[in-house]
Formats: sequence, structure tokens, C-alpha cells
Amino acid sequence: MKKIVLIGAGGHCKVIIDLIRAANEFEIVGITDRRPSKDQLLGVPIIGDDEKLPSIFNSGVHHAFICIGALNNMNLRNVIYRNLKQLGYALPILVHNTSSVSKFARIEEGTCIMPQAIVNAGALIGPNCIVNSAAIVEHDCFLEDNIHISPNAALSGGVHIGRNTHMGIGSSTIQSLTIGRNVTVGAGAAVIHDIPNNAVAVGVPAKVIKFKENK
Ligand SMILES: CC(=O)SCCNC(=O)CCNC(=O)[C@H](O)C(C)(C)COP(=O)(O)OP(=O)(O)OC[C@H]1O[C@@H](n2cnc3c(N)ncnc32)[C@H](O)[C@@H]1OP(=O)(O)O
Repeated sequence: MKKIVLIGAGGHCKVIIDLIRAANEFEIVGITDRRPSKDQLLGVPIIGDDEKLPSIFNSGVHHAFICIGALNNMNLRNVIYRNLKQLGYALPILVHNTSSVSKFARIEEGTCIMPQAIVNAGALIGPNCIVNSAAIVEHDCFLEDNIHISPNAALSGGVHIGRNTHMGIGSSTIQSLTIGRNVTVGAGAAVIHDIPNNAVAVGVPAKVIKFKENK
């Protein structure tokens, strides 16, 4: 069985461990964490901080997966992604066996499709994204990289989302809109207009309440 190391020993990691165990394709050798504070998570050993990643690679573990949700700092996932690629790691695509992914959808490396999520035909989901539990990515959506679609969030057909964006839990987005880069859409928002880069938008209908620092 191929070996994999996980990065980030938080809550999102627990769900990824479940997913990997159910798929039975990878043996998880351990978890690294920026600030390790415990010995194990769901029985998987926490083997040190991220400085260990080069020696883990050299020991023959050539797959890795980013397990941090990083809601308040989506860019952290980018930094780790670039580091892993530089070290030579391959990042698999992880698809939970209860999700539904069209064979006409394209999903790129390091992206996970969580339990009960739906990805329909013509969707393109870039690298290092999270399509979380029961989220819906409808036909012809285009997601750039490092995007988190939270649990139960729904994207109608043909929505374009820029990199580093977080769509909040239970948000709904009508068809053919463009959501910018580094955006946060609040929990339960109804998005009916395009959202500009770096915006935080909340409410029904969603309105921009502030702008974040450009990243
Ligand atoms: C598996 C998992 O757990 S995945 C994680 C899923 N989690 C999420 O999706 C979280 C989404 N986050 C949110 O909705 C947050 O409230 C954010 C990011 C939109 C805003 O957070 P902050 O930047 O800290 O803003 P803050 O809490 O100060 O709120 C600012 C204003 O917006 C309002 N507001 C915040 N969130 C929302 C929301 N979802 N809907 C409506 N209004 C909101 C607040 O009431 C406040 O209004 P006021 O100024 O009139 O008092």
C-alpha cells in the first residue's frame, strides 16, 4: 500500500483520516503539525513539526495531504502546498465513497471531496481545494485553487470562484456568478451578485461588509 503523511492535526484532519481509511489505498504513516500538542489523533501518531517533512520524504513516503481548514488564513494552505511540491511530494485527489462525482468533472491534485458532496458534469475544481460534507458544485462551475466550499454550501451551475476563497457553511450561490479571489462568504448567505476580490460578504441577499488585506 502507498504511504502518506498528513499535515495539520486539527478537526479537518479527523475527517480526512476517516476518508483515507475507508478508501484503503494509502497507509497513513503519521501527521506533522506546526505546533504539535498531542501524541496521536484517532490512533495516527503525530510525528513532529513540518520541519520533519524532508526526512519523511527521504524515508520513502512520497504522498502528502494538507489537512488544515485554515478558515482565517486560507493562504497558509498555499504556503504548505508550495513547500510540499518543492520537496517532491505528490498530493492525491481524495474522494469519499459516499460523494457523487460526475465522470465529466475534472478535479486536480490535493483536492478532497468529502462525504455526501456532489460534483456535477463539466465542473472543474483546481488543486488544493476542499469540497466539504454535503456541499454541491453544480455543472460547469470553475473553481481555481485553494478554495473551501463549506458543508452544505451550494453553487449553482456555471459559478466561477477565485483562489483562496472560502464559501461559508450553508451558503447558496445563484448560477453564472463570479466570486473573486480571497473572498469570504458568510454562513447562510444567499449570493445573488458577483463578489469582488478580498471581500467579506454576508446575509440574505449577501452584501459586502468589509475588505480583507490583499493576499
Ligand atoms: C467543518 C467545518 O467546520 S467548516 C467551517 C464552516 N464555517 C463557516 O462557514 C464560518 C463562516 N464565517 C462566518 O459566517 C463569519 O461570521 C464571517 C467570516 C462572515 C464574519 O466573521 P468576522 O469577520 O469575525 O465578522 P464579525 O463576527 O465581526 O461580524 C461582522 C458583522 O457581520 C455580521 N455577520 C457575521 N457573520 C454573518 C453571517 N454569516 N450572516 C449574517 N451576518 C453576519 C455580524 O453580526 C456583524 O454585524 P454587526 O456589525 O451589525 O454586529
